[in-house]
Amino acid sequence: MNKKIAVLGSGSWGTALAILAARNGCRTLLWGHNPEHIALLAQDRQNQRYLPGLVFPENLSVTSDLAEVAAFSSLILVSVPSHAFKDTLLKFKAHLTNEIQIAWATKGFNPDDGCLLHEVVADIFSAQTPAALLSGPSFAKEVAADLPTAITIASSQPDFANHLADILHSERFRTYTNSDLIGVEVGGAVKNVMAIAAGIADGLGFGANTRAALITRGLNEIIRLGVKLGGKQETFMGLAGLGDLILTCTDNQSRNRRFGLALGQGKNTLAAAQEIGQEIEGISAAKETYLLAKKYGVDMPITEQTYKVLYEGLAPLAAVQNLLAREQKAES
Ligand SMILES: NC(=O)C1=CN([C@@H]2O[C@H](COP(=O)(O)OP(=O)(O)OC[C@H]3O[C@@H](n4cnc5c(N)ncnc54)[C@H](OP(=O)(O)O)[C@@H]3O)[C@@H](O)[C@H]2O)C=CC1
Ligand SMILES: O=C(CO)COP(=O)(O)O
Repeated sequence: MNKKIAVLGSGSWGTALAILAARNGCRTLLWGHNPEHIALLAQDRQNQRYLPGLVFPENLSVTSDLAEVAAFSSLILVSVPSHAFKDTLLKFKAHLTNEIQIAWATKGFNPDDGCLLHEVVADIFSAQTPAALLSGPSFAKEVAADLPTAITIASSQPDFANHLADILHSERFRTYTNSDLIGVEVGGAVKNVMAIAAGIADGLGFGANTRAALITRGLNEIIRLGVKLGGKQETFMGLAGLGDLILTCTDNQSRNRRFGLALGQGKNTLAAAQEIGQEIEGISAAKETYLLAKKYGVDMPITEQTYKVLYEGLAPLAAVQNLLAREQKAES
């Protein structure tokens, strides 16, 4: 395979995806914004901070220079956190001289305006730029450890989705294509809010019944918002919807779930976030989802109570009680 890909973002997910592409035989360049950290990666041939113990394949190199990225490949895969997504693309664009194909694995909304990330890409580049999103149940550590994983590649351009699948797909990393960008983006962003809520319930000592109820009612909320924004209902029953929701609401590898657990056990938001020490996308997604739900008149009670815990100082136990005190209604 004589293919090249540049991965932007040298945290746990970007590093795991770069290792995956390189293992599949693709020449891979991993970019990170911090030159000191990138110098350590180059020296150690592994990412001690985010994925310790996983030695980089020989065809994986690293850089902190976006000009080098632009010269290296016309295909980039962005996996910086959502708060850095727009800024990173704007900085990258300044170095571009040729056509570009953009994929991203970031899960979240653009923080300034709650836009979906494909809208950010279309604004910065053009609506014709090949664009695809990677999402689904995929903890970085497990992907890097080559444990079987299945994810969705969403794009309105089937040729580009297939090209990306060709680079990333392997027996241990199955890729499924999907044309519903909106549904896949909403599923990946809002499941993080539900994972915080599930963590809170478990941290408070509620049981498996509560967790299952939260996942099911949470899925309902995600579908209501996603369909309103233009996503397809069936997408939410797939890997990037239900699949990722189950993963992050039930397994303690999820940073969002662990953050919720710490809140439920009595830590404040700052202490809980410090304890995790990595990106917790659900914190900003709770705010953006809450505002979108208000804007579009979508009923999202779990999101609303999670937002109130994170931004209005509502006690976690009171949030659960508020959910339980809602009036009886038909299941929908
Ligand atoms: N980890 C996972 O299992 C998965 C993560 N994702 C998604 O991938 C995205 C990235 O998460 P993940 O890699 O896990 O996060 P991590 O916390 O592991 O790493 C975050 C990375 O982003 C870097 N960063 C922070 N601020 C900026 C900035 N302003 N510009 C550029 N880079 C910056 C950090 O650098 P520094 O070290 O200098 O702070 C670090 O390299 C998120 O949207 C997440 O939801 C999706 C699927 C799986
Ligand atoms: O999105 C993820 C796995 O699919 C990672 O979830 P966390 O960000 O909660 O760790």
